[in-house]
Amino acid sequence: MQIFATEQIRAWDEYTIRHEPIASVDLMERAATACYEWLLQNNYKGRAFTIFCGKGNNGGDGLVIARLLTQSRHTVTVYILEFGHKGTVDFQLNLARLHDTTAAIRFVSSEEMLPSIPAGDVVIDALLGSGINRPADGLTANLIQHINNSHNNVIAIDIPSGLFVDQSARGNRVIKAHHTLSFQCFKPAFLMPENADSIGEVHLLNIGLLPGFLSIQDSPFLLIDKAMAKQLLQPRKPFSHKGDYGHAALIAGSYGMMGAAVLCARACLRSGVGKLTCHVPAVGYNILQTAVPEAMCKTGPVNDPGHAVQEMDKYDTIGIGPGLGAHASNIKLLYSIFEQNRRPMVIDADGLNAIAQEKGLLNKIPLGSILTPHPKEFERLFGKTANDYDRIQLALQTATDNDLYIVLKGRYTFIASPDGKGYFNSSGNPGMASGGTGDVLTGIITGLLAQKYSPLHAAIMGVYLHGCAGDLAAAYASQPSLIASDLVDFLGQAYQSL
Ligand SMILES: NC(=O)C1=CN([C@@H]2O[C@H](COP(=O)(O)OP(=O)(O)OC[C@H]3O[C@@H](n4cnc5c(N)ncnc54)[C@H](O)[C@@H]3O)[C@@H](O)[C@H]2O)[C@H](O)CC1
Ligand SMILES: [K+]
Repeated sequence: MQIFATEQIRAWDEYTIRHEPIASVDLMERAATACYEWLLQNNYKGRAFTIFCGKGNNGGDGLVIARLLTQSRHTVTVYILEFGHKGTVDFQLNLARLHDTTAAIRFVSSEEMLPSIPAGDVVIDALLGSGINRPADGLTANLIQHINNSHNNVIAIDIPSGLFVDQSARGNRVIKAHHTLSFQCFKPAFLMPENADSIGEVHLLNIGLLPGFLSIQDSPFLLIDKAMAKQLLQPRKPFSHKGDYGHAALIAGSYGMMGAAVLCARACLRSGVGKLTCHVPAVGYNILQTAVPEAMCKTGPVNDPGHAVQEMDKYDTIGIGPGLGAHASNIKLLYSIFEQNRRPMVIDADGLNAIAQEKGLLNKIPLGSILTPHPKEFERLFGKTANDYDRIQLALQTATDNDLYIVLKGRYTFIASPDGKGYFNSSGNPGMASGGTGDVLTGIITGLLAQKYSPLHAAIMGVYLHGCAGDLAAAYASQPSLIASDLVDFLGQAYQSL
């Protein structure tokens, strides 16, 4: 599914108005009715509402919600923020319609008029929507602060007021919503960690924008969902043997961190790889052979803490990093591997930290390889950015310049592809924020690469299956109790769900 910027959202709106056809005020009615129905279906029936409206179409949505609530016998007070103009056509039309109901309508035109909000009221924020074109300031900013200070339950319509759809609003005054009811598709703002405190829980409501628009629109960002993963799935062939599913190598583990190697290896096997050889230090031999009997194991001499890495060109792909530990020898290790094997590989954790220390390694990485940093590792590798949007742009630029795929891990893991496209993963949950889950991801992606998924498809499929396994595990037990091993255990069901 595409993720649209402001202009594209507006264009989709207009496309629907023209081709359905539907009057824009009727589309507003449909959008607001979807919000109204959401409120009724989510335990807000019978509550009292304070609704704040701007004079754009976001405010228009607020007025329609106010009318529908009033007509169904809810107590509604509407505050309209005065901008010194009459408002959009659809706003004015709906203001006239609201005057025919019993809703209380007040105007806020100065600081003194900021209302006290009754404690039990549900606040609807319809001040500014996707039409915002500058930071909220003056009275608007003060009203936003006033609402944030109220401790009421706040529900934002389309987007919390003050937030930009597709650029950073860091440092700006923004509504802190508990729920955001948005229309049809994800907006980039909802996917950025810096907006977590503003957006609350996002609910996408279908307002019937015509799907025909999607086929004529290209978008720099796509959402990875079940439909996309399903399309990429490579079925097993009836007469196949293990040789058809690739031979992967994992270079992982160190004293005290053999668990990372075990998790990574188990995940790699569950991803469907034909054969797996784990290169671990001698100290990890018994651990690996006992915990993962399906994998072969190579070590250096006893008492050598390093990894034996000869003949690495015989593998279809290599995953390196989980549990490697921060050793100075990692730099030499990476040079050696990059020299021996020029096929796309997966680099994670201390593999990435070694590259951050020795920048000369960056242009030695085999083209098409996949780097899986979390935000801190990304920062060590490529530097700090002012906000999440800049970080995404930096990831895309770096991916393009170096012909690499960057999998920036987070709630909505972002894949930067060297062709300039970006992919946000939709699966997963906060239960996965615990030790070892990254090792599992490295194992899955390495396994998929070995099975001849292209690097882009391995990354997309890998992050989706990983998140999906997390969702299934959390549904089975709970988010807090989720541990990395659960992801491996639920990987089979994640495949099954496609
Ligand atoms: N398909 C849909 O997504 C639908 C969306 N709808 C709603 O319409 C708004 C967008 O409406 P628009 O009139 O374009 O913009 P806003 O309501 O966000 O109003 C902005 C308004 O105010 C001015 N302005 C911009 N920035 C500021 C600022 N910082 N301070 C003060 N004023 C500002 C600007 O000039 C505009 O005039 C969308 O979010 C949905 O809620 C429809 O209901 C139909 C379907
Ligand atoms: K809003």
